[in-house]
Amino acid sequence: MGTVQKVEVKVTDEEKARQERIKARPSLSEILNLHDFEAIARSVMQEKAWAYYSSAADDEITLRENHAAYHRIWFRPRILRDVTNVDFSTSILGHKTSMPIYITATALGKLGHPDGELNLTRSAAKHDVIQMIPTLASCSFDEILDNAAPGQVQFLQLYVNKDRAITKRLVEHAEQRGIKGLFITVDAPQLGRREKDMRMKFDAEDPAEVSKNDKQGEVDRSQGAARAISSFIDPGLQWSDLKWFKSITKMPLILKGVQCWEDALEAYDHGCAGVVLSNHGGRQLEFARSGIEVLVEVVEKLGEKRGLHFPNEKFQVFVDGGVRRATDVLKAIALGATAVGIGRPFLYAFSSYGQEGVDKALTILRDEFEMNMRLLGARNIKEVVREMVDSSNIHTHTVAVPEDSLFRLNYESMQHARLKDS
Ligand SMILES: Cc1cc2c(cc1C)[n+](S(=O)(=O)[O-])c1c(=O)[nH]c(=O)nc-1n2C[C@H](O)[C@H](O)[C@H](O)COP(=O)(O)O
Repeated sequence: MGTVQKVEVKVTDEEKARQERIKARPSLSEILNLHDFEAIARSVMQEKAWAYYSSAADDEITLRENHAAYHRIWFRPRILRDVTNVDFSTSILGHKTSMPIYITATALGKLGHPDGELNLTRSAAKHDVIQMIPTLASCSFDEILDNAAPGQVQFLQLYVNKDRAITKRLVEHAEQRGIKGLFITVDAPQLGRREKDMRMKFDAEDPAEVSKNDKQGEVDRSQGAARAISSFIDPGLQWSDLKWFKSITKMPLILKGVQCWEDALEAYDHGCAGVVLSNHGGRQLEFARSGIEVLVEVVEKLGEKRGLHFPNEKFQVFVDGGVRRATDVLKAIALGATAVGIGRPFLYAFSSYGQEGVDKALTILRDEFEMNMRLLGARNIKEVVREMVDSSNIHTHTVAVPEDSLFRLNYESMQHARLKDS
C-alpha cells in the first residue's frame, strides 16, 4: 500500500535550544495578525527550518509579488445594507467550510514543531476548515488520518512519482481512507532553487526515509531540504496522464500550480474539477505571476471561450500565495475564486505556538472576515461580487503603494556568497 512520503526529522539538540527561545515569546493574546506569527517564528525556529519555510526561488521576486499583487486591488464597498449578521461560510468541492480558505499543502511539518502536520489536522477539525495533506509530510499519511476527527474533510496534494505504481498505491489508499479531493501539483517538475534553503545542509536522519516504499536513489543533502527530498518527482507528467488518473480514482481531480488561462482552459476541457492558480508560494519559477493576477485573466477568458461564470460549482478555481489578511481572501472571492489556500502563516503559527498558534491564526482570520464583510457591505459570500473590487491595476507591476512594513520587517533579505572567515 502506498504511503505519503514520511520524512523523519530527528529532534536535535537545536530543538531543545528552540524550546528555550520559545519561553521568551509573547503571549498569544499579543498576537494580532498573521504577520506577527512570522516575526516570532523567525526568532524561535531552528535556522534550517526557517530557511526551508521562508525561502523561495532565485531572487524571491515572485515571493514578494504574491503579496504585493493584493495591494494593487482596491475595494468598492457598499453601504446601508443591514450587516448585523454576516455569514462567511461556504463550500469547497461540495464540502462545508466555516471560511473560504483551506490549509494548503506544505512539506516537512516537523521541521517547525515535533507534532508536525498534526497541529494542522487538529486545528482544522476544531475550526471546521479543510486541510490539504502534502505528499512530503513529516507525519505519515495514516498518522494524519488517524488523528483526524470523525467526518473531517481532507484533501491530498500529490507529487507524481516517476514510479507510477507507488503513486497508484498512494492514490487508491487515500481514496479508501476517505480523502475528498486529489490536488495534483503540476508546477514542480523539478523543485525550484531556494537559495536560503540550499545554504543549509539538510541533515534529517535519512531523507531516504521519505517513504518506506519509495526507493529514493541517491539523496543529495548538500543543497538543503528541497533537493534532498524531491528526486522522485516525475518531470514527464503530461496532459494524457489525466486519463490514467481518472482510471484509478473517482476523487475529483484539481491541478495545483496552473499559471495562465490557457492551461486553466485545458484543465476544464480535460474534465478536471478545478485548478489552483498558484506559483507554489514563489518557490518554483521566478517571475511567475501571482495567483490573484492569473485569476483575473482566467475568469475573463473562460467566460469568453466556454461561457463559464465564476465562482463556478462545476469547475472551481482557487488561488494561493502571499495571502496574509481576510481582505486578501475577499478580493479573490470577489474576482471569482471559490476559496483561497494559505500556507506559511500556519507553518509559522505552529512553529511558534503549536496547535494553539494555528487555532489563534484561524480565530484572527474569522474576526477579520466578520469585520471586513460588514465594512464591505456583504452579508454572505455570495454577496462578495466583482463590482466590489477595482482590479484595473492588477497587470501593472510597478505601482507605488503605502509600504507594507510588517511584511517588509519580516522579510529577510538574501545573503550572497561570502569569504570563509568573514
Ligand atoms: C511554504 C511552503 C510551500 C510549499 C511547500 C513547502 C513550504 C515550506 N511544499 S514544497 O516543500 O514542496 O515546496 C509544497 C509541497 O510539498 N507541495 C505543494 O504542492 N506545494 C508546496 N508548497 C506551496 C504551497 O502549497 C502553497 O502554494 C504556498 O505555500 C502558498 O503561498 P503562501 O505560503 O504565501 O501562503
